Amino acid sequence: MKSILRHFTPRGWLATVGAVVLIGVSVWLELLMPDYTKEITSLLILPGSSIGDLLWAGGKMLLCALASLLVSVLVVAVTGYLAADYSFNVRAKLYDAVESFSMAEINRFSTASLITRSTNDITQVQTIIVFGLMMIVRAPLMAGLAITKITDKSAEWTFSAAIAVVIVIVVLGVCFIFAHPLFQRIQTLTDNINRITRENLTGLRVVRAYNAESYQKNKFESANADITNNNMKAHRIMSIMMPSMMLVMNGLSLIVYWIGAYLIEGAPLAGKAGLFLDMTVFSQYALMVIMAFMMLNMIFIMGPRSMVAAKRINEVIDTPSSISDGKGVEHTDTEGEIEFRNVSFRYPDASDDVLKEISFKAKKGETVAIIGSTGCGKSTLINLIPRFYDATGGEVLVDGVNIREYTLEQLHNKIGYVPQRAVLFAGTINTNVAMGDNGTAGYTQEDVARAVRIAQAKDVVENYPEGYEHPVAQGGSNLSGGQKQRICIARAVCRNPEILIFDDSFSALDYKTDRVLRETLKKETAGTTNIIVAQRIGTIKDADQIIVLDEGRIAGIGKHKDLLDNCTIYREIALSQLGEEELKNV
Ligand SMILES: Nc1ncnc2c1ncn2[C@@H]1O[C@H](COP(=O)(O)OP(=O)(O)OP(=O)(O)O)[C@@H](O)[C@H]1O
Repeated sequence: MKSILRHFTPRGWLATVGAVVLIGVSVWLELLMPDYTKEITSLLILPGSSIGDLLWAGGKMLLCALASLLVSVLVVAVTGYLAADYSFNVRAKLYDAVESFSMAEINRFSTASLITRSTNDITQVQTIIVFGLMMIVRAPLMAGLAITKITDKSAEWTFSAAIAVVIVIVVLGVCFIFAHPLFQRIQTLTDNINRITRENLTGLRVVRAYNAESYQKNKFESANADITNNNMKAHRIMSIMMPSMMLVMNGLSLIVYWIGAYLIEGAPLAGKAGLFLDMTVFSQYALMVIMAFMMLNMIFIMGPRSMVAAKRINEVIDTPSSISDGKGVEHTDTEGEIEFRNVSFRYPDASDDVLKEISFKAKKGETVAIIGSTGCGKSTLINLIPRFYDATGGEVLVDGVNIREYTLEQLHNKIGYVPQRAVLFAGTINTNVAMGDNGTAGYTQEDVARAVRIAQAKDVVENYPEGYEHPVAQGGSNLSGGQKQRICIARAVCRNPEILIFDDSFSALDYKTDRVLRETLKKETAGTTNIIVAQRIGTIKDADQIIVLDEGRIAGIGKHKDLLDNCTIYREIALSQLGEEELKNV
């Protein structure tokens, strides 16, 4: 419960107080009804009452019923407001938490689970707020007040009502014990089905091209069957509840009347009418007590699932990012300088370091290229510069200062990063290039045009009638691979950063564009330090320093010609791409 209440805003608390008061009024009004029934019945069976008395009593009962209806409507409105306020608040907190996460936390939770937690789980908790509050306040209040109304009646009646309550509690307890673990599993199974659906949709082309539909379908069907079986088992258990409650309710009525019959039969004539009235009122109040427990039944059905959902939401909100802001750096003596000092890195839960004792320095305006076989750690190395992950050993310095000392905003303002897989957002060319901010006054149309020109994307933009306002679909799906890559490069250049990082970002470009782009970059962003991960020797051969990575270690560092002479791995890579003759000429 605490896991839900902690996200209530002051407005939410006010609504809660309002709802509790209204629920109290509604219960009080409902509990008046049996008294009115008693009054009307006594007017009917006792001699000397007029039709006016009957109408007056009936009118009061009708008014009470109408007031109860009005209050019930208000209760629903207030709890609805409360639930909406809770969702708004929690959704914002979840969004902020996920935004602050480093890649380690994103990988730990998985994207599919984060989406389920931000949508489905919130809806679960929202439901329990609306119904739960009503039930939690109403049920004990109604049960408590109704019990006070019946305890002064016959001991036999009270005893039979008490037994009925015990039966109800036992049935509810047994159902809860068996159903709770099943409800707990539902959320994990929902994550699973979301993950498979998501994977299938994003990889649709591969699935079709490889005739893997049945393989994917089997995976989906197995996940679907899992969640369905789990739900069916849970609901089978819960299905026992309602009939059991009805049986107890009807059985109790029967017993109350049966005991009543005996009591009335043995009572003196003058007391028979009073006993009959007591019996009608008692049976109504006793049923209210059972009804109150039936309401609790609802909480037993929805509660466990919502509690699991609330826990999963809090898990995300309470997870601190493993990457935290530094205290900030006022001034640096240099600009655009990157240094790795004996850096090593191990992914969370991995058994071995991916990077080992990496040391190099890139000075302002230099181009440092990183090459090596697949999986040797190139992307991991450059991911340490913007602090997507923190080095687990050694230190990374930018402009002579350990990157952990900068605030993340300061650090990112110095960097323009182009990822390995082009990432574009729904919007226009303009919104994709002039994205975010770099700590200056913002980007002008000239900045965007210059970046697009340097990234060799001018012809792409000019081909569209809307130019820079050309719409970009989600994920850039209406652009070719090379076009997307160039827009991503333009986005990094537009920041006018001290350091540009290219993670194999030229691979989708043809050789000519690759060459022209690098030349233009060199000319137009002369003071910018470039870190380039690449597979092609042609892309990196002019770099000031080339770092050859092998299984996470530096196998060679130097210029193209030196490495050809001194580094076997580099020579092998170069030979595999260019051949002996070509190599002599480069
Ligand atoms: N999130 C992760 N968790 C655990 N291990 C990872 C993670 N990402 C990458 N690795 C492992 O780290 C190693 C280096 O990966 P990295 O992506 O840096 O290689 P790379 O040299 O850039 O490869 P490529 O040229 O194919 O892009 C690989 O063995 C990979 O399996």
